[in-house]
Amino acid sequence: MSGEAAGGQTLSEIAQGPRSEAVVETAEAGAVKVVEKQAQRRIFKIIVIGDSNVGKTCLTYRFCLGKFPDKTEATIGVDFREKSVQVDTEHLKLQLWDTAGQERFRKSMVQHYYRNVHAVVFVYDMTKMSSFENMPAWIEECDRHNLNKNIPRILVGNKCDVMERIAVNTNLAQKFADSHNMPLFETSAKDDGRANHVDAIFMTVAHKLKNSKPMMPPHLADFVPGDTQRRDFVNLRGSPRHRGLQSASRGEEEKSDCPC
Ligand SMILES: Nc1nc2c(ncn2[C@@H]2O[C@H](COP(=O)(O)OP(=O)(O)OP(=O)(O)O)[C@@H](O)[C@H]2O)c(=O)[nH]1
Repeated sequence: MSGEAAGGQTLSEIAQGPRSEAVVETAEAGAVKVVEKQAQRRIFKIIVIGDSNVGKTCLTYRFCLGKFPDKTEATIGVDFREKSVQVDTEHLKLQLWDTAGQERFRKSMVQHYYRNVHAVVFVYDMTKMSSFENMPAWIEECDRHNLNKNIPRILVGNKCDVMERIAVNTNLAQKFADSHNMPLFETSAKDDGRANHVDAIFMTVAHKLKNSKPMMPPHLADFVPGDTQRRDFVNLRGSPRHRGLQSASRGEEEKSDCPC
């Protein structure tokens, strides 16, 4: 989905890194000592990939903003959302990269998608067999970009609300998921009754990530936002690298969105 960013940002603004927090501590003598302490919230980059139109934007929007978007357009390059979650006693920051499914809108960004990735969510449309059949090609694309094989990977079948048009059988999807050592979720970004389910998908990822050690070093991370308290959504099209790119209407979709 494109075009509803909360203001375009430059890459340098986004890359400022985490804010410092002032922490007040009581010293032994009763004096108050102010300690400048860097916030140490771990940041995890999760990429969401799959064919165009499968609902990647709607799923990330649902998770980060708690609702189904009123209107969607094909993603150009990448849309970027984030949410802080608590797992046990730790607060983690999940950075969701909602990538473009259409090949022509991926070209310029593809190398950024796969840099410093901590988890991958593969999405297909349960009402469209071809989007499921393209899953091996998306996995191959990850392999081609040398994604660590040990990072959490999750398979999501979306649009299960359209019951009368389900084309991808659960058993088939489960076999595929098992053969790639991934958990399978079937869900709907649209159905309000399944909002908790969408949360559960990303919280499963968060739990898996909590037990992994990486903290994304701000100087290495692409596009780490400086102030995330007031920003759920950052659109990179406002950045210098993306100037000139316009949103696309769904009618302009290419026939093939497979990355192979
Ligand atoms: N019925 C139903 N429609 C959905 C669901 N999720 C998304 N859609 C619709 O599917 C279409 C595509 O959704 P997007 O989220 O923009 O798809 P995308 O995968 O991000 O597409 P690209 O940006 O082109 O890669 C839109 O018309 C959505 O309204 C769902 O769970 N159920």
